[in-house]
Amino acid sequence: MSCGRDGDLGGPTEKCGVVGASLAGRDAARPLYYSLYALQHRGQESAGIVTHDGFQQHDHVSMGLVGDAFTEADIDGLKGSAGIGHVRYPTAGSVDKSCAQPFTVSFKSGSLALSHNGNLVNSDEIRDELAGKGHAFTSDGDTEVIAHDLARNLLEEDLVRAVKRTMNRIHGSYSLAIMHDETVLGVRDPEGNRPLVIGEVEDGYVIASESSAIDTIDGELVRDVRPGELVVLRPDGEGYDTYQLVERDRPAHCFFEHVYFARPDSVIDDNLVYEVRRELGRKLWEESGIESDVVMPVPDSGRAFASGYAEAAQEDGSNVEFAEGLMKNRYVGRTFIMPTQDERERAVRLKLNPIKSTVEGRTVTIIDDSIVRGTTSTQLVRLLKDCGAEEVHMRIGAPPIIAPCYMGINMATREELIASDKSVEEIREAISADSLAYLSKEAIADALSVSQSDLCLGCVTGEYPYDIDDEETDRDVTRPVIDGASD
Ligand SMILES: O=P(O)(O)OC[C@H]1O[C@H](OP(=O)(O)OP(=O)(O)O)[C@H](O)[C@@H]1O
Ligand SMILES: NC(=O)CC[C@H](N)C(=O)O
Ligand SMILES: [Mg+2]
Repeated sequence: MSCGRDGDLGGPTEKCGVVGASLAGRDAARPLYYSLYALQHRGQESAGIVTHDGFQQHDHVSMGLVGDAFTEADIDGLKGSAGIGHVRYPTAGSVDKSCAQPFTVSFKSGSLALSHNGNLVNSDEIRDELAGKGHAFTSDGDTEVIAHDLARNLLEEDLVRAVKRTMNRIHGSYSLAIMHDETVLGVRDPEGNRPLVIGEVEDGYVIASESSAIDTIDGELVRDVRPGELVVLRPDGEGYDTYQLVERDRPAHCFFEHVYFARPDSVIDDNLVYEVRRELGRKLWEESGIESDVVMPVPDSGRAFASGYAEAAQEDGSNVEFAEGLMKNRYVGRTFIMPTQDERERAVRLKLNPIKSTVEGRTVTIIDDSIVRGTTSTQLVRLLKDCGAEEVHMRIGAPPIIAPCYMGINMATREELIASDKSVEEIREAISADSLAYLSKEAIADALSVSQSDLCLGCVTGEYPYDIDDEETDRDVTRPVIDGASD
């Protein structure tokens, strides 16, 4: 099901970003465009906006980065005060325009546009069932399946009941921005696996994957959309209505949003990501701090961890210096596509360069958020030693990643994950570090002030909150009944 991407740089790559807006008396396209810009880190494959002017839909969906996907004329052509948008990193379906979003469907009861962040684990079953009823699909992804299912339900039900029916059929992670005619909706999956927030702007309301997208358009964060909740933005920006459509005993928030994916300036489920990362850095010092001359982050996402780690070390009386000793080439993105391991290694070299004077003749601790394939850490340890570091210690702000993600994060396959079959000591040896330590699951739950059972820790435990063929599930999961859908 997962399309994977042969040869990405190696790190856990991004997930999609969704936005929606319902405004009074001005076109929604420009604020949507700026909010997509703010969510660019979540997906770089394609970008799109669909608006509605009260009479008809307008859309522009293109491959590439937000800044390249739209011209001024494209934005001006997107008329209407309601709209939704999307930036994609593929996790299911082809890596081409056929899967670029928002998806649009025209049907008897009106028009529908849909943006999705997440990954369904039962889309094939629903696709087959709908295809048997005559639905013609134009893509091989999971998102179009949601759009068709909802369009079908809208033929028989009102909007809220139709959404509920679809939520009872689809299984997996999904944060959705939907537009039915000119009504914009936000939906978060019952486990709250992917983030979604509501924001208020001067003349209306917005929904977005992350609050930083709301900040960018001078809006105020109202709150997170609750797991299993539907939010309906009233046309013309006059507030919103909410419906708790599906209840679960406990959520399964993705901890990796906080560790790596989300922007540090975003607030997710009431936690400012920057503060969570700093706290994780402090806990890393408490759990496995080591004396060294200098501590430095692996940019970008290691930064907040390293500042927390160094602060906790200094409070404990350590003389460790905090330095930004690794410079990152800002023009090399997170998803630098490289077909071979050799090229991936060169890509890391292209991306990161040490400042020799900060490491020469010194003992160095480098802090990163995660090790996936081990490409970055292997390269960095070698580079730092080549620059004259006496010792290189590595500290990681997450537990070892031992299993794939099925919920919308395009990590590597199990075989590629360096921790899938190696102990921490074996990994230390493989990356040639003088010492290596990871953070515990307990520390992650503590920093987020939740219990471990409220998190999706599938990639670090191999036990998933969803029923995935050939994988263990860590809870009772009732799979949706596909035939004869019911409320
Ligand atoms: O073990 P690996 O397979 O090398 O993957 C791990 C690295 O990938 C990620 O960084 P990435 O370069 O994707 O993004 P960042 O610059 O935002 O940290 C992550 O932060 C690690 O640095
Ligand atoms: N990264 C995502 O959230 C991907 C959404 C959807 N599964 C797709 O591949 O288009
Ligand atoms: Mg990194």
